[in-house]
Amino acid sequence: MAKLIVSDVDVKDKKVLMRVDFNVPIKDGVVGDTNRIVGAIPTIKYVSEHGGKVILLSHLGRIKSDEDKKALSLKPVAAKLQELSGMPVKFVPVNEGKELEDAINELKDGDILLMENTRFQDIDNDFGKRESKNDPKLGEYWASLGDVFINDAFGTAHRSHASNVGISTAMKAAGKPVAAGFLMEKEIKFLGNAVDNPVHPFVTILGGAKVSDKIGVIENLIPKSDHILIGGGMAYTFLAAQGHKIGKSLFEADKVELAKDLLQKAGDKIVLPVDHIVAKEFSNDAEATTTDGVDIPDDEMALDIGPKTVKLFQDTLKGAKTVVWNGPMGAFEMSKFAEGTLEVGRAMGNLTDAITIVGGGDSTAAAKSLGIADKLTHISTGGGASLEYLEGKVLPGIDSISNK
Ligand SMILES: Nc1ncnc2c1ncn2[C@@H]1O[C@H](COP(=O)(O)OP(=O)(O)O)[C@@H](O)[C@H]1O
Ligand SMILES: O=C(OP(=O)(O)O)[C@H](O)COP(=O)(O)O
Repeated sequence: MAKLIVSDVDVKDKKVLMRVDFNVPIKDGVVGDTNRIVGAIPTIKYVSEHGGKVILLSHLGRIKSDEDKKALSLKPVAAKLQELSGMPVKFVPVNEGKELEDAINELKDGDILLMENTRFQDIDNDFGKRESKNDPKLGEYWASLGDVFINDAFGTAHRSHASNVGISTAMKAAGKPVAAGFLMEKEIKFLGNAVDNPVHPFVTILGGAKVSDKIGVIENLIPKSDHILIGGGMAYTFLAAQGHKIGKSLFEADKVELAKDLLQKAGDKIVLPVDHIVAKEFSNDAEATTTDGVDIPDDEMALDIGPKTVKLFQDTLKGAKTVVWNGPMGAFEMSKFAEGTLEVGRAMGNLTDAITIVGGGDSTAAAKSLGIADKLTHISTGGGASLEYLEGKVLPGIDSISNK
């Protein structure tokens, strides 16, 4: 069912509450990766330029103590948003009460306000985690501050919290519009089409550390994908399930039966590594060698896919029309073991006439640090959210947006 979009709603002269995901890395007050801030700017600009008063809400990190509050203020994010958008952004250091309400009442059409971290509501009160446990009274309070609610926080869509689902519920009960922002719309379009309506050949590339993180994705995508390429640490449990020697490589003993079951269900759709870059230690200083074949000596661990596997994965990707990638092919943070991730990412970037999508914090970091990010069609702003979407789950943050 198509969701109501911000451009379907009249925002002129309205107080427009907008949930964004500004949960960005901050170190010593300096904002690191800005993908999520940049991603939210089109919706913020649209509402501002169409005469709405923009009232932004976001969480940042997880708040368990007053110390956390000091480290996790959204103030540096307000400054970064102002710098990146070129529009003035007023930061309000609270998210409840007179100071906030006065600041909202003083807004003129087109103004932008960011209130303090919504998860400051998770401590120092009788309810407990008011934000993260979705205290309905908090959602009602925030909803009372606006005329329209726009949810542009895809990265938070797998959470059912007061600042996304709580506000939506209260707004709808009050007969006020709840719509998706453009970032949310884009994420649903790319990930949704890939999962529900992929242009074939559809190739899924899965990697990263653990099988257990990706079981749901494999199960959901086996019937939809033409090929599932599995690399990274998760590959070795599958190879062990096939009876191969995997040495000291990452291995989840309790997932071997499941791996066998998935291999059987997938038939020849699952493509596993045929050679590896191995080392005796998990270290960039360790000597790295390439195995001849699929078996790994007892005293070695595989930390990247080998050159034959790179070629096999590249060949399988040829002609693909939809590619979804989640998880690196090796321990790419160490330069000696980054080649497989780089080459597979490069092959994806070189595909012409294909929709190429990356989800997951580490895969996104890999795509960026390897300089291939701008060759891909879509880099999701959600890690957990994109994974749950690929698993075919209903995400509460999306579900709570009104249908057209
Ligand atoms: N062969 C391997 N052995 C050990 N660790 C690996 C291996 N391949 C990948 N990794 C590690 O997996 C981590 C990423 O896994 P994961 O969090 O599942 O990815 P994502 O965030 O993209 O979903 C990286 O830190 C990487 O170093
Ligand atoms: O960064 C987020 O998740 P992600 O790292 O899985 O993408 C979201 O903002 C959700 O944050 P949370 O996992 O603290 O609820």
